[in-house]
Parts: sequence; structure tokens; C-alpha cells
Amino acid sequence: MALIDLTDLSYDYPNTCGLASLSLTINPGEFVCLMGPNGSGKSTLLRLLSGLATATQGTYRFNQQLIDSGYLADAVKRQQLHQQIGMVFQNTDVQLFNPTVAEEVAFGPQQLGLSPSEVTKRVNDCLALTRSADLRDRVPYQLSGGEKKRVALASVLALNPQVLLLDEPLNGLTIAAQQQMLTLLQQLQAAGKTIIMASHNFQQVQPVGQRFLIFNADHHVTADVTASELATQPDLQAQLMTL
Ligand SMILES: Nc1ncnc2c1ncn2[C@@H]1O[C@H](COP(=O)(O)OP(=O)(O)OP(=O)(O)O)[C@@H](O)[C@H]1O
Repeated sequence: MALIDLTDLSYDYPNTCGLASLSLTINPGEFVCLMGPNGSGKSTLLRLLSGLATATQGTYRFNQQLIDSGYLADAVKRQQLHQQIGMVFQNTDVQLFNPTVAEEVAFGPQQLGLSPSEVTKRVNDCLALTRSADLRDRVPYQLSGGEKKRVALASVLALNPQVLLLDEPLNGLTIAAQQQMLTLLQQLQAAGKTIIMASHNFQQVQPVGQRFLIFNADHHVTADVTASELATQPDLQAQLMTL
């Protein structure tokens, strides 16, 4: 059964289209890469999926539940969605606001009302998983770009979401850090998570992506292909290399 079901989904900013008429389903456990040029709509789709914005047109169902402005106006329901769908933002500064890394990672589980011992366990587990244990007493705002990405991911994982949305998670990382991030995402997928990641760098994501949604400059998804389908389409691969 589809985890995410989009029908004719569009989003308009005041003066421009962000996403044009997208219909698709995503099943549990998929690793989906959103590919396309700057401004093509990848971040807009992630914002809609995370419930940070609601569609101008069309419908979005998550686990068969209609996610619309009425649903998101209910604070309890909104929190439930944010627990199930975690997002690592392109600009991690917008999601790091606690005085220490450990408090940052503890924040979400505390909001869920988990016991102090469960919160401590999640903090330790997620810091270890993201190789961030040595950062636990640091001020998030003062971390390097790569460190911030790891801590942002740890804070999202601490909620144990079913779906991970990642907006250009490899930007600004060294080659070694990119590899570590991709390996971790593959491990998370193997553990049952659904991964949806925006990127404009095909070479970086090709080894891990199992399905590729390709956006064009007009904010349409023009191709929706599996990795093996893509392997038989050299023209499409060449197009992705030039994003
Ligand atoms: N806050 C905003 N206000 C107005 N227009 C916006 C806003 N955010 C995005 N847009 C516009 O919506 C379109 C889609 O943008 P979006 O950020 O989704 O693209 P993207 O594919 O994620 O780009 P990038 O690769 O540069 O991150 C673009 O034309 C962009 O200029």
C-alpha cells in the first residue's frame, strides 16, 4: 500500500509556480532522489511532503490520511505528522536552535513526552549513529557546515520517523563526509526507513538512489525511473550529468 499518494499536486508562490501538477505514489522503504536544476521545485515538494506548506491544488495523502490545511491546523495532528516525516533542511541553521548539541537532539523526544531515560537513550544512539558523539557539548550554531548536517540528521532521527526528507544533504561536505552520509542513509533504508532526497548532483547520488524523479525548469516531473531503467537510458543519464 502506498505510503505517499499525490494527485495533481501543485504549489504556487505569490508570483511564481513552485510545483506543477504532480501525481505519483511512493511505497514504504523506497530510496527516491529528486533531481533537477535550481528552482525546479525539489524543495517545494519536500516542504509539501513535510507539511510545512499545503498544496494550492491537488491532494496529498500520507498513510491514506489526507494532509490538507484543515489537518495541519490541528496542532496534535501536525505533531504526529512531524514525528512520522522528518526533514533535514538545506540550510540547517533554521533547524538548530538549542544551546548544546545534546539538547538539540533531546528536544524532539522531549516534545513527544518520552521518559528521561528514553530521551537519553535516543540522544546517545542518534549521536553515535551520525558520528556526532564528540560534539554533544558544543553550541550547534558554531559548528562547521558538515557537523551541522550531522547534528540536524541526529535531531530528526531522534524522533524515529518513518520517512526522512533531505534537501541537498551532501552540499558543502567533503568527499569522505559525503560517503559517510550516503552510507548512513543506506543503512537507514535497510532498517526500513523511506528516504526522499533532493540533489542536483547525479554523480553523488547515483550509487544510492533506487528511483529518480526528474524535474524540469517549468516545475514538472518529466521522468520517474528506477535505477535499472535509468541504466538503459544514456540520454537521460547524460542530461542528469549536466544539472
Ligand atoms: N519563498 C519563495 N517565494 C517565492 N518563490 C519561491 C520561494 N521559494 C521558491 N520559490 C520559487 O519556486 C520555484 C521552485 O523553487 P524550489 O526552491 O522548490 O526549487 P529547487 O529545485 O529546490 O531549487 P534549488 O536546487 O536551487 O534548491 C522557483 O522558481 C523558486 O524561485
